[in-house]
Amino acid sequence: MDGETVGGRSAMAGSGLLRPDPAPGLAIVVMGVSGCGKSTVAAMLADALGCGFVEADDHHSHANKEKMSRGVPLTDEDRLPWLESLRDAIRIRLGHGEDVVVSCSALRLKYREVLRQGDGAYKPGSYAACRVKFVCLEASTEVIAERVRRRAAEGGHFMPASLVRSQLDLLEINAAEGITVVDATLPAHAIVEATIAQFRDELASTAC
Ligand SMILES: Nc1ncnc2c1ncn2[C@@H]1O[C@H](COP(=O)(O)OP(=O)(O)O)[C@@H](O)[C@H]1O
Ligand SMILES: O=C(O)[C@H](O)[C@@H](O)[C@H](O)[C@H](O)COP(=O)(O)O
Repeated sequence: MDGETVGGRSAMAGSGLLRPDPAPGLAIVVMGVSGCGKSTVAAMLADALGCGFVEADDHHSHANKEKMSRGVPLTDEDRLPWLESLRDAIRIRLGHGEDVVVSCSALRLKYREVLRQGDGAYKPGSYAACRVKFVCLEASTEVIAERVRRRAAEGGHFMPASLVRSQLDLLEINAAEGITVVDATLPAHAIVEATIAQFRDELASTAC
C-alpha cells in the first residue's frame, strides 16, 4: 500500500500507522595527508557500518596518478574534476538516504567545500547542518614519512615519500568547521569505534 506524507511523517494509508521518515544518511570523509591511515580506517568504518565506501584514489585520472608518482604535487586545477567526481558519488548515496564513508585527503577548506556540496541542501558555511562530516587523522611528520616510505618501498602505492612535505604544507583545519581531529597513531579499530560513537545519532545505518 502506498504511503503518504502527513506533517513530515509517512502514514500507511488506511492503516492508521505512522512511520518516521527514514534518516537522511550521512557521509563521513576520513581525511588527512598521505599515509595518515585514511584508506585503512575508512574501509574498516564502512565495513562496520555496512555502508558504501568511496576511495578517492580510485577517482583520480591516470594523468593525476602519473604526475604524483613522478613526485609532482597536483595543482588545484588537477584536483577540481577529482573532487567533483567524489562530490557526485556522495550526492548519489545521500540522495538514496544511505550513509557513505569516503577516504580523501581533503587538505584545504576549498576542497572540503566541494565535497560538502554532496549534500544538495548545503549552504556554504553551515557546517553543523551539513550531512558531509570530516574526521582528520593526524600524526607527526616522522610517523607519516615512515608510513609512506614503507608503503612505497613495498611497491603498493603511487604516492612517493617526497610528496609528504607538500601535503603537510597544504593541510589546513579551521576551528569553525567542527572537524573531528583524531590521533592517527591509535589502533585503527579504536579510531573506527570512536567515530561511530561520535556520529551514532546522525547515521542512518544501524548495522554496527
Ligand atoms: N592506525 C594505524 N596504525 C598503524 N599503522 C597504520 C594505521 N593506519 C594505517 N596504517 C598503515 O600506514 C600505511 C598508510 O596507510 P593508508 O591507509 O594507506 O594511508 P592513506 O590512505 O592516508 O594514505 C599503511 O601501511 C597502513 O597499513
Ligand atoms: O593515499 C594517499 O597517499 C593519498 O590518498 C593520495 O593518494 C591522494 O590521492 C593524494 O593525497 C592526492 O590528493 P592531494 O594532493 O589533494 O592530497
